[in-house]
Amino acid sequence: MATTEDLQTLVLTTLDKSNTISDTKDLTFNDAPVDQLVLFGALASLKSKEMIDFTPIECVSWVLTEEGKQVAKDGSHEARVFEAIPAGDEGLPIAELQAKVGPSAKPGQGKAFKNKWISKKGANLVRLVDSIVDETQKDLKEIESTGTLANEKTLGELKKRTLIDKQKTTTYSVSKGPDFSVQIKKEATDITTDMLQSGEWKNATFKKYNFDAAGVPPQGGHLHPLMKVRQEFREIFFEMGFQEMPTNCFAESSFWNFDALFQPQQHPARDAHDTFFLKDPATSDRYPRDLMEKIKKTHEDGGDTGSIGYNYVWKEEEAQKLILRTHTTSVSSYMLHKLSEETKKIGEFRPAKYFSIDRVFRNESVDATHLAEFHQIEGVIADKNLTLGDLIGFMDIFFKKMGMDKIRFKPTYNPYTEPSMEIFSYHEGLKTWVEIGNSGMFRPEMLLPLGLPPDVRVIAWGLGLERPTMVKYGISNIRDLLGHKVNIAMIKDYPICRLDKKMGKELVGLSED
Ligand SMILES: N[C@@H](Cc1ccccc1)C(=O)O
Repeated sequence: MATTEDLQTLVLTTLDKSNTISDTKDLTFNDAPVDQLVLFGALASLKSKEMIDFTPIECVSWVLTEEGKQVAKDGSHEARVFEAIPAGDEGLPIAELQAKVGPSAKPGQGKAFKNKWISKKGANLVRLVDSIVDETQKDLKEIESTGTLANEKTLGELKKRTLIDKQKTTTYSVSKGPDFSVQIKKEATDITTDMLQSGEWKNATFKKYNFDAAGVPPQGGHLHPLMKVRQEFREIFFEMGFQEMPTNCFAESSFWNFDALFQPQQHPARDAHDTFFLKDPATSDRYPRDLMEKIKKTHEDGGDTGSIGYNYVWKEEEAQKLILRTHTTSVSSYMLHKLSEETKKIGEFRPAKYFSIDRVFRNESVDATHLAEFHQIEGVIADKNLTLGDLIGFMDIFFKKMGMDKIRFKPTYNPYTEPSMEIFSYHEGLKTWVEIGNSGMFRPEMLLPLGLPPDVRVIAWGLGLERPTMVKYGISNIRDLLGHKVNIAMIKDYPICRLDKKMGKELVGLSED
């Protein structure tokens, strides 16, 4: 096949000889017609250098269909039917026609009757004429070589019989341009340092600016899908009057992550199998001493909370251990302590609504739906006299905003909440209830040492960010979304997403845990 360069040379030498090319359909390269699509590229490039000018010629021609080609070769169905019937009065029993001419029997018979070539005699078909001329075959052969027929009506009929089809082609008429030459000159696109130094720029021919060309798309930053979905959730929280908690520090002391949450020091979650411990630095004591004393007492015997505690000896070394936070509830405990300090300072308790969406870490084995790090969405409401009914009612509203309208709760256990409830949503497709989050009312053993007034109740809940994101972007393996195996290009390619009504129904579709 001719390359663009071949065709450019062909066009230029042809123009050199004859000034114009009236229709490029007549151009040949190595005795074969040229591909008009490749030719267009060659012409456009020559035109941009003003070496030539060209205008398109739209042309409609006819081509044979597969069946049409068969007829052009072997004769029409009607001619084959005619040939199958022997001359003479006897003719051919109708029942035998199919066996003799195959699929041509049915269309051929009708046409041969219409042409008055044959007729019926009893159960037989007989010839009415001695010989026939197969016009259909002749017409098709002509169309095959010239692309058309003089008789429009016949063209219509052949098209109806699906023997031919229309084809649109574009060819070109070409003339010389103001800068015509048989040689294609090299055009520089930029002035380079070398050209300036050598003085070559003075004689160089520069490529013309093409003001119509689309520019190179500017490179910009791209938000990761998780960050786009996070923004959607942030907007839900903001419109409900929540304040965002500062969660930018991944390393946390066990104190805020576990102890302040009334999680006993021998709790299995504090094991290296579940938690990443930091080596250097390995400890931190950045927590108030008086608060630590109160928490220690509460763990040991309940302190002033009315609880009997866990009845063990609480050790500060455990609380000091630095870890990668296992949940964002560590930040909630810190924020509630700050809220109580604020309450003392202004002498008045002000209700608070906090949320955070950020990364947490768990030393788990990794599979298609689990990673050792993921994002938690967490909400906390502190107010006087809140009840479990408030938590349930609030959950209903919150999840409805995410498109989940059938919500149910199941009692569960968390060291820091009582009562605690797993949240389930009904999945229309799976016809079952699927777990979507965890929630509860923070225990007095957690809130009282933090210094909150005794009539303040705190309701809180948490859910993952990865699952809604995977649903939204149709990602089935979490490792395609987050971690070192992520294809960076996908971050660029994914569109902006919007949570929508349908989301909730799909959201609960991925298997949990
Ligand atoms: N911290 C819990 C979620 C939760 C938050 C607040 C209250 C109750 C539960 C978790 O990691 O799953």
